[in-house]
Amino acid sequence: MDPSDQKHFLAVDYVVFALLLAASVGIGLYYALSGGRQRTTQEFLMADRSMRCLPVSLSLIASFQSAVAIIGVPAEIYTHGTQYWFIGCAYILGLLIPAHVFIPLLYRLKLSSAYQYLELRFSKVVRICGTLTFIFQMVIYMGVCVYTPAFALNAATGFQLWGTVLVTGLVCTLYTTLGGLKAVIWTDVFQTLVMFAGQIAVIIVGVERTGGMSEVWRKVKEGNRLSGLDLNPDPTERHTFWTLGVGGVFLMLSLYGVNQAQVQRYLSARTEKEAVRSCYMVFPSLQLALGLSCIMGLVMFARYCGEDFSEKLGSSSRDAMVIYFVMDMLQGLPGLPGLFVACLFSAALSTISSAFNSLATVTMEDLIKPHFPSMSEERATLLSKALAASYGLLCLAMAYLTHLLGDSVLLVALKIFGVVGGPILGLFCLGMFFPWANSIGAVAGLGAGLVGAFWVGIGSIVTRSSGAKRLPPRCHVNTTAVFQTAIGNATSRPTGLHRFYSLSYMWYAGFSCLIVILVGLTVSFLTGPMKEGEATPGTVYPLLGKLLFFLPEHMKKKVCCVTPLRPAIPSPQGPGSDKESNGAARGQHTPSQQQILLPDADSRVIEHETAV
Ligand SMILES: O=C(O)CCCC[C@@H]1SC[C@@H]2NC(=O)N[C@@H]21
Ligand code: NA
Repeated sequence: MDPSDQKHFLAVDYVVFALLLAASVGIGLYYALSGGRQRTTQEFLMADRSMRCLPVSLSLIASFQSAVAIIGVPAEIYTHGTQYWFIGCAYILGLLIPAHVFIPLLYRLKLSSAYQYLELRFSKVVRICGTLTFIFQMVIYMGVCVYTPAFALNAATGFQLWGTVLVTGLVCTLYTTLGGLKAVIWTDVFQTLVMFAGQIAVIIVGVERTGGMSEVWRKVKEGNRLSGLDLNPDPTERHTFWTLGVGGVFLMLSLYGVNQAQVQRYLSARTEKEAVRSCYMVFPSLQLALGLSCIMGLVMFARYCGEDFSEKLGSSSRDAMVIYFVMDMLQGLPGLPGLFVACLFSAALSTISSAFNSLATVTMEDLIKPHFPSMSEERATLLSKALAASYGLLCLAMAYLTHLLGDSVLLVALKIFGVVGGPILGLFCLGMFFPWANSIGAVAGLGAGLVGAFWVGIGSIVTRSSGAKRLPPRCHVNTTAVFQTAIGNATSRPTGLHRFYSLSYMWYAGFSCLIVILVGLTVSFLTGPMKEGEATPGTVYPLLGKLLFFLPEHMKKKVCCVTPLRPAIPSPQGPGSDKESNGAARGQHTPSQQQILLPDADSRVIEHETAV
């Protein structure tokens, strides 16, 4: 972009941005020097399972609301209209199912890593496969999250790119390594508030500078950016109510149901009720976050009337235009550009820190501890910190890889969740809802799901058939332009493999999840399915039993396996409760060799040794 057009920061803007980084490091330091001073993995990785629902819910939002959404969603609305807003419909089931299916089941197993479930339900091999797939997903996603704010700022303001990436990565590594999950959750709370503040400030100033609400509304209507309910059932249509509202549910479940970063937050809650409540509390905040970024896109459209930015901002104009718009709006309001940059980096830091911490947790719990059961607490904690730091450095490398991907960052992030998160969701669903599934079926299913997802994902990139229909840019749209666009799309209907490659990326999660379940069940039946109730009790969700709730008990017993979920864990007696007595109440032995006491069908108690 030519320097004359570049917007510049005042000293006060840098001060606001520096304050954000300092506050985050301060919170990290506070938790490094208070409480148990992060001396045990229970504290460092699980926040002593002492968290209340408010911080957990804000941290749940922060984990998967990064600069990608802050920049990507307004650009999406600006270019394609408000169809994307229908993803909000996916938040209903996308949070109800985790609250009533995944959380109760996983919380009562008292795990540290979500993938311990896979060993309890299937085998160690399945657990390792799940863990490695998760690590792969989060490392790439982290790279996108570190790169996005730095790149967008560089394109719009000349802010030096790699210096920012380095500072972001190092600050984040520092407070995550110092303060553990407690610091990550509380910095997430602070950063989520900054994120909302920054977006609200831009919207208020933007509306005011574009001539007020009515003017914005008029221009948006004339530019036909308000998309109606598009009920087109064609799965290759990029954004319709079905791809967003239904396909989006699978995307949400892969994140809020089985992703370690979110599961770890549920498990860090004081009680199961707090965990469920935190999941419910995510809904309004997530809708607010979605609404703010969509409205920002509409205000941006009203301001520039869909002008094409490519000549101004170069090739990847979509992602940089939001920063350009923000700098254009906030020019001359000292401190506000700094607030928005702080908002951008808050969104990035809160996601990256959650990713570091969850990666360190699963690496520790799933890949290291099982091989070194006698490792001392302090060594394990030290190793966890070293892991958090090394993942920090790895993500800087991944940031560079993102540089090469070239697609809109929102698309890249959503594709990662679909292509990699979808199969993991399928693996958990196979284990939870299908008692007959066995380990061989699980591994085969996961493999098939990943192959299928990568095939369609890479195929769509190679053949560039993401089917993105750009709306005509002008404010006052003349009908011929719309007509020509319609004609253009009708004639270029893809066929055969090309039709497969043009499957909407919003269906990737659902599509790959289905493959895992179908292949997993088929292979399980071919290799000797597991019997009813043979699986470790408490690891199968009595789906049929819940769906046939209207049948009397004796009928249900005949129809389906009724291994009940484990009884809810009694909530601790008051804040000062002594863990030992509590543990004894639950029949637990020493915390290191935690027994998972699972009631089985005839109420015999099976002691299930796990080195937690
Ligand atoms: O913001 C990101 O880092 C990723 C893009 C959004 C991810 C999904 S979309 C549905 C859900 N709502 C969110 O705010 N994040 C997740
Ligand atoms: Na975030």
